[in-house]
Amino acid sequence: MAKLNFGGVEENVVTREEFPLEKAQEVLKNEVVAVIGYGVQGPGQALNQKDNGINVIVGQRKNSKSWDKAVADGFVPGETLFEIEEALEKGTVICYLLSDAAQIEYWPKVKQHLTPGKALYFSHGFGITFSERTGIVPPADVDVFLVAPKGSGTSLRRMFLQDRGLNSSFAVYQDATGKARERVTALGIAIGSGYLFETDFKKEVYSDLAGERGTLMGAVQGIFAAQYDVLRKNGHSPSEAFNETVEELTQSLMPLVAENGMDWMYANCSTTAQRGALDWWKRFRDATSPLFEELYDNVAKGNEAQRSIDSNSKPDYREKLEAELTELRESEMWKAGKTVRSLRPENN
Ligand SMILES: NC(=O)c1ccc[n+]([C@@H]2O[C@H](COP(=O)([O-])OP(=O)(O)OC[C@H]3O[C@@H](n4cnc5c(N)ncnc54)[C@H](O)[C@@H]3O)[C@@H](O)[C@H]2O)c1
Ligand SMILES: CC(C)(O)[C@@H](O)C(=O)O
Ligand SMILES: [Mg+2]
Ligand SMILES: [Mg+2]
Repeated sequence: MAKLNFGGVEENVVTREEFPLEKAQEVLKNEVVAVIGYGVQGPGQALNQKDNGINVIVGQRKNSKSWDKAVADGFVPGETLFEIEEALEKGTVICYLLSDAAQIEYWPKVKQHLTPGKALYFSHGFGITFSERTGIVPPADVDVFLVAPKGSGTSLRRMFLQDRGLNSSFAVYQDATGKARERVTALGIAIGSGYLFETDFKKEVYSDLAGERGTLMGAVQGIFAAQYDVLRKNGHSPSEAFNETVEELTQSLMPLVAENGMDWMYANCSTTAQRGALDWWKRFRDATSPLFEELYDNVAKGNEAQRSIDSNSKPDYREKLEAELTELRESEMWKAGKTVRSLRPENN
């Protein structure tokens, strides 16, 4: 494992150079990897493993959209696609990729099939860290670990097809066979991770829940909405407000940040913009810090996990979710965005 320096702090990282795909294939050659659930991560991880020559099967409820999607993606009923229980029975590695709430409901069935020596794989530290709320407590004679891609399953698949790799966190919670580390590393490489960063279950879930509620998803929509509204109230047109709030960020400036960092993006803007951004960023930091503190505290107390369990376990959670997503989609800002996107030359 390589020790790399991150801004002055040394951390353990598994690189593809030290753990190439051939090694992953060798480690997994006698395993049946059962991907349980075919939602967002399921397809990305199952297809990448299949293309990487791993013996992978999918477990999914029959008569569901996800079953049909698995068939359309090339999984064959009775050969590589099974009802959940059958896949649990056949798998030696159980990749538990149902939604975090559904994992609670299916846990008794999963547990029943966790015979000694099998491995239980998660892509989130949720079920184990909040075990008092989820009831997920694995038997002592199975390996338990996680590989958590730091991005959407859609990106995991897309980047794999572009010969790129999404970074993932990995952690071992329980090493019953003495081979947990080797198994989890092989799986991390097989699902198409770029680099594997070591963490533990609790740190993974705390940072992940904070990040997605914060800058990655919640906060970003919040500041977009706030700026857009102020521009609109001051007489700017929807297209002007959208371009100056979202389109320029995603199309022009964030790709520069991704390539070379914030200072480089700043350096490629006018001195006028630089002056203003350098003056204002700390005020935005100071204004939002208390909210981030509150968010982290809520995560650490288990409140965010409980809220997610409560709302996503309801039978009508999909309809409720769809109604909230529709509200976003139908907002003036995102309707303006739809028109702006249609004007991108590559979309014509
Ligand atoms: N979505 C992502 O890109 C992403 C990224 C990193 C980690 N994760 C983690 O990966 C795991 C899977 O997440 P996901 O977003 O792919 O899940 P998802 O919400 O897409 O659901 C996955 C599957 O669960 C099935 N499911 C939902 N409710 C069910 C129920 N009551 N009974 C049976 N099946 C049910 C769905 O049909 C679907 O096939 C979670 O632990 C999540 O936190 C997800
Ligand atoms: C893709 C995300 C936000 O990183 C993941 O954490 C999720 O829960 O979907
Ligand atoms: Mg998450
Ligand atoms: Mg995440």
